[in-house]
Amino acid sequence: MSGKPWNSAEFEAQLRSKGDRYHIHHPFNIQMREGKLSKSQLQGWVANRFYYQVNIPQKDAAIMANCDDRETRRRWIQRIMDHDGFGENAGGIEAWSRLGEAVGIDRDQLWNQSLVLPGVRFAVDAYVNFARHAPWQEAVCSSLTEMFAPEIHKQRLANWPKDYPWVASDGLNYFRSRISLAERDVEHGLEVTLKYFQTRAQQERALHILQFKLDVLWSMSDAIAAAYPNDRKKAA
Ligand SMILES: O=C(O)c1cc(C(=O)O)c2c(n1)C(=O)C(=O)c1cc(C(=O)O)[nH]c1-2
Repeated sequence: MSGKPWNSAEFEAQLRSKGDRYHIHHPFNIQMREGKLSKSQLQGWVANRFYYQVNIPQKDAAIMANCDDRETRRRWIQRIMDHDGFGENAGGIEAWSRLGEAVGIDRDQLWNQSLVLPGVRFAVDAYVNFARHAPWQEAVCSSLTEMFAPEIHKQRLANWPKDYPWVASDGLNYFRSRISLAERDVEHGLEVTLKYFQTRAQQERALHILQFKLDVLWSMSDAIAAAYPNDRKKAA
């Protein structure tokens, strides 16, 4: 496949247009947004997403390990600290585990990953493996689903207090913290991607990589939706 390369603005627009395949449009997320999930469904989602959270810093460490550019590593390392925490900052994984407590999951059960579904494990592992084996710039490109994440975090912050009032408000701190961090991450991820993928064929490869990552997230939602059917009692 060939053709004229897209200029930077066109290429970025092509990447952003992939947002219509984001898991924000997955039926499970639509139910979540509409306040239709039962407590056990919400718990199932939180427990399974935890596996994604704990793997993100390993994914980022894999990118660092493959990256021969010191300037990139100096910025990328911040992502690992965001999730693992440093000093007084407990970090994103801990914040997610507080969300687990807020939805009523036993801490041991969350941390021992006994609730993680095979399909979720398979999808997340595929993402980490991609980062281990692909050129680091391709792995950076695969993180760009974060372009679409602030919107999904904002949805949860807007809707959960009214739809799921039984979830303690400090459980939502993870979502609060991620909005600005995701925006910062995307700025860097786009910088790398727009520079690295130059020819039209390379740019189209970038779109395929982004689609792979969208599929990772979609598959996680598929697995969770199948394992946790709606068991919410209908209002009389
Ligand atoms: O809640 C979400 O829907 C969602 C999605 C994504 C994403 O789009 O990959 C991330 C996150 N959250 C997130 O919290 C996060 O830290 C994160 C890191 C990355 C990444 O690929 O490096 N994606 C995401």
